[in-house]
Amino acid sequence: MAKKASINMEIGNDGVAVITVHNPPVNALTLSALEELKRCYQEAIDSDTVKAIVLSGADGRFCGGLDISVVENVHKHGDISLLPDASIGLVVNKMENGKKPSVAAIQGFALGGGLELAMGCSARIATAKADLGLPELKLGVIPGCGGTQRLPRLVGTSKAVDMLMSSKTITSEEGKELGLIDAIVSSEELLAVARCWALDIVEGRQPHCNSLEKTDKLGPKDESLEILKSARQRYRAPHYSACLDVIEEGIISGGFSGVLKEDKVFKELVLSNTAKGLLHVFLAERATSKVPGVTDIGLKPRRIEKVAVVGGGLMGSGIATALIMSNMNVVVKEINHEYLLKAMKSVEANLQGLVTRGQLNQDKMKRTLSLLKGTLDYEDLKDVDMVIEAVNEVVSLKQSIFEDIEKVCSPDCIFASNTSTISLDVIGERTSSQDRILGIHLFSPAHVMTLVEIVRTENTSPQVIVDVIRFTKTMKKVPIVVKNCTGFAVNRNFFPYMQGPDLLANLGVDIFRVDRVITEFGMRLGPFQLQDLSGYGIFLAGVKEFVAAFPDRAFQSPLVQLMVENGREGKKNGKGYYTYKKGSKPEADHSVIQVVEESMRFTNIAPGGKPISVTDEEILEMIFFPVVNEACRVIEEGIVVRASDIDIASVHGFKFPSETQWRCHVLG
Ligand SMILES: C[C@@H](O)CC(=O)SCCNC(=O)CCNC(=O)[C@H](O)C(C)(C)COP(=O)(O)OP(=O)(O)OC[C@H]1O[C@@H](n2cnc3c(N)ncnc32)[C@H](O)[C@@H]1OP(=O)(O)O
Repeated sequence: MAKKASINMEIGNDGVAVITVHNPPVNALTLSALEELKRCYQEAIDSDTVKAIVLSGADGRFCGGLDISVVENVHKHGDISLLPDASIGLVVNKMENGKKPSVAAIQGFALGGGLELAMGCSARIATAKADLGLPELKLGVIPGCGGTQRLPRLVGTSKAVDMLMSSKTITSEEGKELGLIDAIVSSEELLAVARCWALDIVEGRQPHCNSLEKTDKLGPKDESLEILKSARQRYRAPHYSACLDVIEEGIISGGFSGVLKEDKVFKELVLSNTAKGLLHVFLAERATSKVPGVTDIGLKPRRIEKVAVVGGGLMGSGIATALIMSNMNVVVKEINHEYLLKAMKSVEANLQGLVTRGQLNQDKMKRTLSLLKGTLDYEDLKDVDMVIEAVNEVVSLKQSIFEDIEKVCSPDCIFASNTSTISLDVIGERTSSQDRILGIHLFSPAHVMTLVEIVRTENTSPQVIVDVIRFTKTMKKVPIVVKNCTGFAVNRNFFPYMQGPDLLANLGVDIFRVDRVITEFGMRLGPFQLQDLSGYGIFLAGVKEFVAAFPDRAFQSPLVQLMVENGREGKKNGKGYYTYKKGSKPEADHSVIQVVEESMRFTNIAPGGKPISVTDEEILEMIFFPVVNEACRVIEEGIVVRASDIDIASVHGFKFPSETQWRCHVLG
């Protein structure tokens, strides 16, 4: 039975009322919790013994924001009157304009409505490394408790817009520098310091900050409006524009006017399809690590702290990069010094890329690289907790590697393969370790892509699966547990997605129109440009594998092979369906029509050899309906635990637009 949210208030001898939000695991704000908060604040304000208030969260966390179940309920009933009146009724009327000051005591995280409550307080005391942020745009809405108004007034318009648009959190240390946090203390001191601070406000020793009325951080109005104008160029999705409009209202007409507009826009957005799609993805992402009969039988995950990666090529070095970035000790095993040196340099280059993009600093890069070792000797793998094999897709090579590691590694060591095509049963058949063998299929670049397919066999033990689920979350990846099959979940679903465009091209439909329709639908790249970028070799390998496994529903055309024979290799040699020149955007190369027409003559499926006439909607259906059909087969065969796992596979595996998930989820 889920624990009920509770709000507890204790009035100390010092006259400070400490109000604590308790709703494990993240102290999310339910409707009842918000009503109880309002009641407690009113009781504290009316009490003759209370001088000031401290707002805190239980169990080392402040608050993860509005409880997602509140939004789910609004979606279910289509009724925005089910949303709380927290922004005006609680934050403005009781916290900010109540007769007694309140101080937020923040630890762990203060997110969304949680941070908004904290900004409604007169001051904020935090422990080190607490996460602070307003991630509502990631859920298809905007902050609904004054965040769009108070954050700019506490940290400045530019930083506030950056935090809101990116949904990224900052630490309490950065918050202190920006003026969002007033003091950083140890967790032991937190409540005591917050109480003293609240009393100091009463006694006039600390300022009574009403952030809604602060203007010093906003800067000149025209500068703020210029910041918003520039943000509008970058962030065009409707809910992003709406958020910028609300911030602008406050800059032009004042904070309270902004709060009123924010309340109206928040309630309009909550029922949008985008909000429904993104909420579905949020919940589906967290469901993937729940595997009936595996994660619900009381098994405790064992720690995986030292990992060997056998094979330091593109995938192996990417995996090694992802692992050391997760503070794990890694040893890369190669077959000779040349390959090993190349692998180590690839890892360094991956990290340098993150430094160049401002995602890592040099000191952190140095510390991270210190976790990486290289070896040519299996003996150096004897104390690792897991081995991830990432060599070429050659069965005999993988089988001999598994034989070798079984001889050297500890009996509890987990044996994983990054294979995307070969059965794990086959890979491990020359060992007696089937219970600790599974697939860990990461997507390239492994240190960037978020999805991991955990491929279990009939023999993989639940303990090993529980261990690896925890391991992938340590890497801040999203795991989906799948069963062995050709292409597992992502590639098996992705392949029909590549079949449709090939079929349409051989039916004479303009390939650049196909790319336009698909990008307008929301995919980042059209399928033909995607082939150019990922390389025709990967596509041809996928075709071979899929045709072998599912001949009854595989369309084969010579188009890609003809592209290669015509000296076109995509971005690799600057000439594919598009031409690629350094520093310029890809340009459609209409001369490629000759190659397409040669393929059309060979397949001879266009009626009378003439291009067919299709609408844009029909192009979408011819490409996505086979994907939905394949997804239904994957579910029917039990390859995935639940339908929404495939939603996550498509969002994180081949960048299907999250906001349309709801439409597919409901219509799919
Ligand atoms: C008033 C307006 O401004 C609107 C809002 O406030 S909208 C909500 C804004 N808040 C968020 O978007 C925070 C979303 N949550 C997170 O970012 C993370 O969960 C976390 C950083 C708070 C904690 O991360 P982590 O420790 O990795 O834990 P999980 O993400 O796995 O979550 C653990 C379980 O908690 C559930 N959960 C998380 N957030 C919420 C929430 N806001 N409401 C209800 N439940 C939440 C999550 O679903 C997990 O549940 P499970 O059953 O254990 O899977």
